[in-house]
Parts: sequence; C-alpha cells; structure tokens
Amino acid sequence: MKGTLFVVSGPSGVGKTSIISALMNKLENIVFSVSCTTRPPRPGEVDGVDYFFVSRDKFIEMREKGEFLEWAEVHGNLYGTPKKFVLENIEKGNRIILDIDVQGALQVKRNFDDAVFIFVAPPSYEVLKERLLKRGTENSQSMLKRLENAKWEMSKIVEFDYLIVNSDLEKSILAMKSIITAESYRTRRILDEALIKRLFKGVSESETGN
Ligand SMILES: Nc1nc2c(ncn2[C@@H]2O[C@H](COP(=O)(O)OP(=O)(O)O)[C@@H](O)[C@H]2O)c(=O)[nH]1
Ligand SMILES: Nc1ncnc2c1ncn2[C@@H]1O[C@H](COP(=O)(O)OP(=O)(O)O)[C@@H](O)[C@H]1O
Repeated sequence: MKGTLFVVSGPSGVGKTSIISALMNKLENIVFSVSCTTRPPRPGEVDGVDYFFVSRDKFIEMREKGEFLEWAEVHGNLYGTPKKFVLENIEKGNRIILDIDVQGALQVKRNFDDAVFIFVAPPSYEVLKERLLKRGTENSQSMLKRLENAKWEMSKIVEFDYLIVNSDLEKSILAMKSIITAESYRTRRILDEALIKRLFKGVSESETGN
C-alpha cells in the first residue's frame, strides 16, 4: 500500500505547529516533512527539525535542480518541500504531514490527486491576532504581513477537504487525529485483488454463488 500525503494549511499563528507536533507521537507510520526556508531561525528552532535553514542562493540552486515538490514565497521568505523525502515515504507506505501555505497546497493539489487537504482556521480574526501577539515571534511589520495574508488564505478554504476551527487545542488535535485515521480506512487506499482474495480465503465458489 502506498503512503498518503496530508497537507495542512491555515493562517500563520492559527495553531498548525501546535496541533501537528502533539500528533506526531500519537500515531504510527507518520512522518513530518521538514521544509527548507530562507527565513532566519527563531529562538529555540533547530536546523533539520523545525526547518532546514538555507540561504536564498542555496534555495534557488535547489529549486533549479528540481529538488522541491512545491515551493512558495510567503511573507517575503522562500519555503519549499524537499521532494526526495516525500516520494521515499510514499513508497514506504507512510503518512506524511506537510505544514505548508495555501499557495503550496494548491500546487500539491494539481499533482497529487490522492492527497488529503486540511485547513486550520482561527475562531475569529481577533483571536488570530491575539495568538500571534502572544507567541511574540513577530515584529509589527511581520505581524501585519501575516494578518493580511490570512485574509487571502481564508478565501481558499473551499479548496480543502477538511476544516478544523482551532478554538480548543485538545479538540483540534483529536479532530486531526480522526481525519488521518479515517483516511487510512478508505477502500480505494486499501482494497486490491490480493486483499479480496485473502479476505475470502477458504470460501468455496459454490458458497459465493460463482
Ligand atoms: N509553500 C510552502 N509553505 C511552507 C513550507 N513550509 C512552511 N510553509 C508555510 O510558511 C508559512 C510561514 O511559516 P513560518 O515562517 O514557520 O511561520 P508561522 O506559520 O507563523 O509559524 C506557514 O503558512 C507555513 O505553513 C513549504 O515547504 N512550502
Ligand atoms: N487552540 C488554541 N488556543 C489558544 N492558543 C493556541 C491554540 N492553538 C495554538 N495556540 C497558540 O497560538 C500560537 C500560535 O500557534 P502555532 O502552533 O505556532 O501556529 P502556526 O504553526 O499555525 O503558526 C502559539 O503560541 C500556540 O501556543
């Protein structure tokens, strides 16, 4: 069975990282796709864990070599999903989580018709503002960019398969876990000739009427 791509998008500060990181040790066969970015690391962020922090020149070189599955410029920085990691994990049958912006999600949608798209929305614009302020990672210019971009991102919700309004963090974690779990029971993902034969092993043709 091939793996599945789960694409998680939503405005900056809505809680995507919080939800995803809480889930990573709650599910099996799940991996997080670490993106490359030209954004400088925030205090506490670790290279290779949160992101691969690269220079703009390096990013452009990688992009030209076709190393990204998708990429986008977000709030003035470049972000891209390393292609090799994702393709290898699809082959291994893993569930791969991508935390990427809406532009990137729409690119993935054009190339992976089997991927699952999840949008995380804030309960209100005011709450989003509060969360960004409280996180304390942005200066006022960067805050404004993020809030402005949020309006455009919210207008693309209809492109997504699932919508989680992140009011209560624990409930949102449970919602994301349920979505990921339910997707692995889809017949189109798991049903093939071999499975049908195995399920009906030992049943004679006369019993099935064939
Ligand atoms: N297209 C794309 N977007 C990404 C990628 N990695 C992260 N992002 C998005 O870039 C935006 C900014 O991320 P970040 O700088 O970590 O800020 P934060 O969202 O406020 O924590 C978010 O919407 C991320 O989902 C990527 O590989 N590709
Ligand atoms: N449901 C929630 N209620 C209150 N605060 C939250 C909730 N979800 C996340 N947060 C907080 O909001 C801030 C932004 O969350 P984060 O996960 O960094 O968002 P994103 O990855 O979408 O940018 C963090 O300080 C986080 O602790």
